[in-house]
Amino acid sequence: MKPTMMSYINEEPAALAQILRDYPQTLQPVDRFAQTRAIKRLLILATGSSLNAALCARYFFEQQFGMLVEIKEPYNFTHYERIDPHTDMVIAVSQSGKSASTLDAVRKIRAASLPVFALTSDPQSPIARECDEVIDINTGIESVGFVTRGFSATVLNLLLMALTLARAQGKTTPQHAEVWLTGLERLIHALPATIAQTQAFIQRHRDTLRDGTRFVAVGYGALVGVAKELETKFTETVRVPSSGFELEAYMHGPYLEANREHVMFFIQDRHEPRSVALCDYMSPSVKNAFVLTLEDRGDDNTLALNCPLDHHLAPLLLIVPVQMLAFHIASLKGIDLSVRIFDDFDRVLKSKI
Ligand SMILES: O=P(O)(O)OC[C@H]1O[C@](O)(CO)[C@@H](O)[C@@H]1O
Repeated sequence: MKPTMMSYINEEPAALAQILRDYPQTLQPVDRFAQTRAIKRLLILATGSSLNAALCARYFFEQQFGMLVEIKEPYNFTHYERIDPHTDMVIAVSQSGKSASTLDAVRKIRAASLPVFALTSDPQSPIARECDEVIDINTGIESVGFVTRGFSATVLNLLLMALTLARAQGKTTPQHAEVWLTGLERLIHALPATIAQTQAFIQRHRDTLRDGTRFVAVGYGALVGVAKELETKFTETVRVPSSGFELEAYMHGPYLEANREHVMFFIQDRHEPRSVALCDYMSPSVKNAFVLTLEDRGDDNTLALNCPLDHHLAPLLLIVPVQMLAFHIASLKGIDLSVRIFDDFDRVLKSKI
């Protein structure tokens, strides 16, 4: 049988466990690089899901280890922006290794003689071949274009890159690094239960989800990456207007479009008063306001995963309901994701090589 998004979601526990086991080898080039120079400023070039993955990992570099991270859309970077000469390291993230805009941005970086790493599922891809170093995401290529396993694997690799850079530069102790690794192991063990809980949640709310005509996700901090990935994934699969917002940004205009058709998702790792207040305020005005949280309880509209984690690790668990919702709502709406649409898009627009 052909794999589906759900096949890849089910593979996430094994895939992430393998990345965690292998990272001292796979990230050796990062370790070596950081032994030779100080890494204070990083630039991540990525688009679509790969950019959303970078949003999930960015604050781990910044808050935990004091490394500043800029994330840029490659097209604008290539055509309109200047390179910050203080950039110490560039990471081009592309799961396929074939996004044309990311490749052009890599060429601009190389022309400026800055070191650039590729983070990709395909070490033989065009982007990999043009970078100074290649980090294999270490999950293989997904045959379903609406990536799920690859998204989570990218986030985990970026978190482990931060840890590797920090360790190489004495910004963390081996004991402290061990605490993070233990947290990651715990998270990976929680994935099968998260999949089962999400399945039950979707079953419980299937009518509301099936009938939704507008989906809005709201996150904060690293969870903005999860909200943005909901936007990307729902747009690709559910194919009705879907958006992901940063919590405070939602309060500056976007709330004004809310109506009884809207299905909202509040993504929370803990009791975040601002997010709770917004959810309480919006609930009476929309079709449904759901909460996806790591906490252990909530009302019928809450998917409580009961797995407390540090904020920086939370996206890896909270992305699972988002990925499953995208797959199941598409199927509830009768969309056959195995049927390709806009089949000639990449050929005509040359967005992928
Ligand atoms: O990570 P990549 O392979 O550069 O892809 C970026 C984006 O392009 C797409 O493959 C669409 O072309 C998206 O699904 C994906 O998020």
